[in-house]
Amino acid sequence: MTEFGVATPSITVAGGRPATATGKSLSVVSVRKTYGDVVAVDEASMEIAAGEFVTFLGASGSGKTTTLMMIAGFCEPDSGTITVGDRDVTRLAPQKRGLGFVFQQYLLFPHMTVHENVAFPLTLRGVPKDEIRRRVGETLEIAGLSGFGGRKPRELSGGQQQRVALCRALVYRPPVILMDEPLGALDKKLRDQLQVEIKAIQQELGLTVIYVTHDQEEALVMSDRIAVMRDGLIEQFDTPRELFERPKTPFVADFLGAANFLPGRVLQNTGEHTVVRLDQSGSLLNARRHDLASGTPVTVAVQPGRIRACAADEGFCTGTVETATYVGTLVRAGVRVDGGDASLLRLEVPAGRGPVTGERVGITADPDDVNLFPTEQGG
Ligand SMILES: Nc1ncnc2c1ncn2[C@@H]1O[C@H](COP(=O)(O)OP(=O)(O)OP(=O)(O)O)[C@@H](O)[C@H]1O
Repeated sequence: MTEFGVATPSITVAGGRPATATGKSLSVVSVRKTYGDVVAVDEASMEIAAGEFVTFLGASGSGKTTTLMMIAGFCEPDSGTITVGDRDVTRLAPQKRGLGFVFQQYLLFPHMTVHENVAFPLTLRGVPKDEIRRRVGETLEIAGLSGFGGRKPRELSGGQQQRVALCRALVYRPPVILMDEPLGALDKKLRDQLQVEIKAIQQELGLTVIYVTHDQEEALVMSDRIAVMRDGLIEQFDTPRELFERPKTPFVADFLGAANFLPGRVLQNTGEHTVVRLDQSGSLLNARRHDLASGTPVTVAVQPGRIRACAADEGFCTGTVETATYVGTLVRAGVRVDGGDASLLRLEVPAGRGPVTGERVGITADPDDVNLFPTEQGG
């Protein structure tokens, strides 16, 4: 385990950002867990670099917590292996793995002070008193809690209590910190603030963090990479940008960006674009170049923030603005497309330039923002 103040090697995490790592790498290989007939996690595999912030994102019941609990050691996989650094921990008891945890419930000892709570893991490990005082002081300072050491948990706000829980996980510099919905009990403003703080601490210390959430925005803001989980499977494991701009399945496009979907068929590939004829309007749409043959039935996917209203005779289809809702900096509009089954397209446009209800508009998108999925994928 790396100790405070010890120089550590420089590494490059996914995304190319150099960091000084105190965290270790983690490898999950073909891990499976069933409960009777329910396959909670199905052959999950991932390689996580030292110093990387990885989030498990998915709807309720998709297998996020079960995967985290198998890494923690609280739940034994039916098969597969889990390695921390170069140590196989698959069958080790949780306390022998030495990992750090932060849960939604802060689980602080109410009768102990903040200092005693944070010191607890070091006390358990028999660290000398002076060393404990020094490390607890340093850790509280990192989390902006200097001066709070003498308080009891009940004398702190929810956000401060969660920071104490984070300090307790940080204080013995575990090779990996596991966080299960740690901000779930806090209001939005505090959650936003703590997201930034946790990310800053993680980067500064080069921690390896595995974070569970069902909040897409939280995952996009905090993560180097996100594993999108669905029915026990990892649907895609990628950077936030790749997931948002290059989703590999309609599920990921919808889960991360609430994408608009339109059915169509590939007409041809030009140098830069794949041209699609839309089923509904019969009009043509340019998508970025995909490796799909002419005639392939496809689902066209575009995020609401990546399509624009234009003059009614321009764009790849026309329609009537059915709703236009002002939401601060944005207007969310619903446009009922002409013809066929008259799909409703959702647009997000900067407030002040938004279309108004009843207006006839064309719809356009930059080809690079248009993703195509062969229809057999379930789109
Ligand atoms: N101890 C258990 N016994 C039986 N089934 C379980 C058990 N734990 C989890 N499951 C099932 O395994 C599946 C995955 O559950 P898991 O808790 O990992 O999902 P999750 O994505 O973390 O959901 P949530 O966001 O609601 O916590 C679900 O169908 C769940 O009902």
